[in-house]
Amino acid sequence: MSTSSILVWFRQDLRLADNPALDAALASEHIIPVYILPPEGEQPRRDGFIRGGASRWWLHHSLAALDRDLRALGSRLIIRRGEPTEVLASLATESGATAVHWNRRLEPAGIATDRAVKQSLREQGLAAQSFAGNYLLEPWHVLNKQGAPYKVFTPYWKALLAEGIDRPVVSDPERLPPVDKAIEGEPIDSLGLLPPLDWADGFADWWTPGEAGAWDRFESFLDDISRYHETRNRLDLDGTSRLSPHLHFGEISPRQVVARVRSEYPDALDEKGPEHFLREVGWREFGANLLYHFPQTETDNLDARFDHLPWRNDRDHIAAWQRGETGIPVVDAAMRALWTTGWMHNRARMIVASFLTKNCLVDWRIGADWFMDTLVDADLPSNTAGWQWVAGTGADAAPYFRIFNPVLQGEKFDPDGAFIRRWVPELAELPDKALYAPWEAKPSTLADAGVTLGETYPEPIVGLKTSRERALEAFQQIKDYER
Ligand SMILES: Cc1cc2nc3c(=O)[nH]c(=O)nc-3n(C[C@H](O)[C@H](O)[C@H](O)COP(=O)(O)OP(=O)(O)OC[C@H]3O[C@@H](n4cnc5c(N)ncnc54)[C@H](O)[C@@H]3O)c2cc1C
Repeated sequence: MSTSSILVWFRQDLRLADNPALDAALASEHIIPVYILPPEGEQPRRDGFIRGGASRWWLHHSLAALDRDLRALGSRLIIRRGEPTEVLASLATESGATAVHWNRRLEPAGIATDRAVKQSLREQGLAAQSFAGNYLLEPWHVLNKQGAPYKVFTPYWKALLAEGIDRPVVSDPERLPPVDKAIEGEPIDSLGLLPPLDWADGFADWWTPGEAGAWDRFESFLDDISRYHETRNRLDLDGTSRLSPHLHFGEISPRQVVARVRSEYPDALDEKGPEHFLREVGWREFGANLLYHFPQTETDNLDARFDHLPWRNDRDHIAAWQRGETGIPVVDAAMRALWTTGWMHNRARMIVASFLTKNCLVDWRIGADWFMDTLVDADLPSNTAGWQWVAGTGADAAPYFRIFNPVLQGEKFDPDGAFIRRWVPELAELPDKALYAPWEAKPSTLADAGVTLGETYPEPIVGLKTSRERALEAFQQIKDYER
């Protein structure tokens, strides 16, 4: 064992197992685990965006869980606020540490922070070492034959498979050295991460942030993974893993996810459920690949023709969408579920994003910002890729003219109406036939169910047919511009 002292800087890797930065420090006599909350949060931001309320709620509880886990092994988490370069330098002086380890972040702002920290620490004579901990493979390892990045998922996924998705997982430490009493941090409560209002109180019914919570969820999902390909699109079923916030905060790593699936299903890539699930984990990698190679897509349309699209950005439409009062039941159910639980099903994300960007002609960036603020899994690469994909402005995008019909989507993916009835209870008494498009129902059907459109439930804010045509016309106007 070396007598040196190492700072392990936790970032979006709030776990002890399969943590390469921590693992590489284990030979050292002193390890100081540290989390730094920068002045505006470390979250990559667009024009002043800071980590949203739902995400801050998660971070609070995840840090508490990490601290508990560290204490169980004899250590503790030192939390400080400030610029990472300054905090790390002063902690190194206080503790006599000679090195700093961390796992890399790959979003534009994360990369900029990494570079600045590395340079500054090295100038001060400290060893600064970063590790790959958040993805199966970092984006510079997956390039086409010409050495260029992929813009389309399927060839990307094939290339990732060819490189190999089974990556080594490092085991968790059994004990950790204690942190010197003289080194103090801030209490988690003082960070002010919990929202002042009680709107997030219900989140705890849905989520258990932290490494143990991640594994509990994953293990129970594994019982159903063989049916994932059949259930993953159903809004009314618990057919997906809900691992996204845990993966975003790094409470579980994608390498662990793949390894655990493989331990249960050695031929996972030949079995429908497991294969489909691993492919979705591949989409997370793909999102990171896109944002890394095309960092401008955080704010800009990847397809430049859309710079000319006449977005309407009607404030009333935006507010109705955010509140789940658009008058389109499946959209409203999804938006209200988001507000209450901090999460939305992938199919629902596609439906509400299509409705906002196409039927309402609202700029995808407005929707993306709302998601970043309200999702517990708010993740810049996945969110940006998801919005650009649905809006038709991005790489491998759904063609612009493919506009989801939310009525048909509801009928198909919520066939018994359980999802809508749960989140839009004022429509619960409607028969299935009227549930997805109440504005088409007979007045007597509405009356029998206690529904008065415009009073107990809104009239649709846009006509689906006319708004669809308007979106297609808007696209006609831009289609000849240069991409
Ligand atoms: C408009 C839009 C915005 C989105 N914003 C986010 C976001 O901010 N954060 C986020 O994590 N995901 C985002 N997604 C992707 C996807 O909707 C969620 O990852 C998924 O719904 C999470 O649920 P799950 O964990 O049950 O997924 P599962 O179906 O169980 O999939 C397993 C894991 O694979 C990854 N994954 C699955 N689908 C996708 C996808 N389409 N793109 C990228 N990764 C995927 C996630 O990490 C997920 O946890 C967005 C998708 C769209 C269409």
